Amino acid sequence: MSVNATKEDELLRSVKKRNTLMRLFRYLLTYKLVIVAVIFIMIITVSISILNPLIIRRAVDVHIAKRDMNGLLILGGFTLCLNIIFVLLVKLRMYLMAKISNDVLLTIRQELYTHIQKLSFSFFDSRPTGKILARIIGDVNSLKDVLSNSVTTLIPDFITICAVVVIMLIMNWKLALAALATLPLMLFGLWYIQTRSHIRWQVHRKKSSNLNAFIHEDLSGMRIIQSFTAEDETEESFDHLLKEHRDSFIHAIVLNDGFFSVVDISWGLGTIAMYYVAVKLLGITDANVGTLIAFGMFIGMFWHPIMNLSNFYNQLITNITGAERIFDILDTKPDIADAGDVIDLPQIKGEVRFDHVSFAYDEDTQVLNDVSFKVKPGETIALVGPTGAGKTTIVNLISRFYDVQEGHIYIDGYDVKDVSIESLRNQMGIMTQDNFLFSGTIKENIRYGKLDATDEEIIAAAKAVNAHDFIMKMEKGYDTELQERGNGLSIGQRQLLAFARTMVSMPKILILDEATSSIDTHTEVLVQQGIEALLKGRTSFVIAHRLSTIRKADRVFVIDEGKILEEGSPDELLAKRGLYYHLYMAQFKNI
Ligand SMILES: Nc1ncnc2c1ncn2[C@@H]1O[C@H](COP(=O)(O)OP(=O)(O)OP(=O)(O)O)[C@@H](O)[C@H]1O
Repeated sequence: MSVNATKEDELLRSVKKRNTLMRLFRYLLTYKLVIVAVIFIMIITVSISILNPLIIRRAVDVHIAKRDMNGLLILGGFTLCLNIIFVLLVKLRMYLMAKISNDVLLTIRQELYTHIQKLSFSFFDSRPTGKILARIIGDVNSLKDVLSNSVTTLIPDFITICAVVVIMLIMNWKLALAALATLPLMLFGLWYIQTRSHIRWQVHRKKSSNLNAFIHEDLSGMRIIQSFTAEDETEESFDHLLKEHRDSFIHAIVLNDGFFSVVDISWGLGTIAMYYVAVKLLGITDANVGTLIAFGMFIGMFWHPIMNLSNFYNQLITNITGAERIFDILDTKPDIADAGDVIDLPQIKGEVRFDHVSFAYDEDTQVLNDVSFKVKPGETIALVGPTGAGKTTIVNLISRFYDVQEGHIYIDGYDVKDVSIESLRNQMGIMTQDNFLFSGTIKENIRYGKLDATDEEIIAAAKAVNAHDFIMKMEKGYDTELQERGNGLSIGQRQLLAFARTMVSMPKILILDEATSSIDTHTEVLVQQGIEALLKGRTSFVIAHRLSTIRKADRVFVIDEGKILEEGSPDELLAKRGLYYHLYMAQFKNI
């Protein structure tokens, strides 16, 4: 059962913002050399921009005051060259930073994807796919500006502020102090806003995630929605989620906009204070016009980076939740993982033994109770029983998609926990009811069962399960492109392709959840023959829905309420007139 349903907000572990930031910026360290180059470029560009007011001061106080036109022209030419270099360097810096930040996003996405592939079924049980997608796509994207601005804004603006403050203090410390007097006001304002803003952005990201999950689920289930004419209801749910998404954004952005007002007010008041002091100083002492113009420019050069920094801080607060959500997944340990000292399962014969196995998906409900059985290599076991009895659970445990809480499962005498998961699953063929096919060619889909299979092996597998003929009737045969999930193929054809995919992997143990959907008689015969081909020579567990499969099974396990109630050959069980007999009579008496 999903603990994190589509419309519910996700739960996140709480982590310190500082830790998240440090971890995020650690990704940048891989690009140390480029960052040093970027910083070097920035030192030059910042120096050029700091020179400009000083050049103007010189132009006004020296050349214009002395009417020295030649000197003014030379100064103008020099300034022009300087600023052309400035523009070129800024372009180069932007290119380098765009490259680094995109490379970091790529790395994070790759790490996330690789990690998610290792996570256990329980992780996917508890999260709608749309929410996982939201983290890989949306949350990672949200980090782009934070990463690039962290170097391009944080460093040059910080250098600019320090340099401007030092120059202003040297030029006239009284004017400087007057201009900076409102700094504490700004710091207090920013602190006040950020403490409240972060939570609001967390809520907004969760609402985005809900919306994403809903859209994903809605699109995947569109056929069902349309067949049950449930469009109005889903639209209502969509509108509701959309409204929550919008409201949470407005709630957060309203507070965020305060960032700029706080800086603007502090900037304005600081400028007034500076001119107030300047006018008084001008009246009495040494401040001349050039100094005042330069000071006016410096004040802009001081507050502008402060505005940039607050903007960056604002971005950080807005998007840090994206990083928190990404690291939340990266820190999720797979429930099912190889223990330190596992061995590779050698080539098996296919004996399966359950030894007093008990299992529950969560603390509340016990699903399997003390189940024990032994299956010989090559035996076909049909699992039958009412819905929810625990049949799928038994087969999921054999492939170790979940770990048992009590007891042991042995394959050829090896406890499944003592062997590597890869070597275990490599010798199993698992066919669920959902014969999931990927977009790609038929050949590629079959090759999924064994990645190094030759074309001959693929064709042999397809022939063995009766898929070859229908494939050859298609326009491009094995090279026919399939649509997503195999749309465009009939249900029977999809089943046959899934059989071929399993066949090519030549598993020693086969797990087959037989599809219940009815198909036309001709395909049904092909499918039955396909199943028989698959079962031949391997230990098989079939969650059986076809009478023919049950009849051909060596033994039938009748499962109910997490226990094996009856066990024996189909004929023995019929003769016993127990639960199997009743199930049989209810399901198959008319066949
Ligand atoms: N991922 C899960 N998380 C929590 N509970 C689960 C999960 N999967 C199954 N269950 C519960 O475990 C019990 C056994 O389910 P299981 O799927 O094994 O039954 P089944 O016999 O295969 O049923 P069916 O024939 O309907 O597929 C059910 O009560 C089900 O609700």
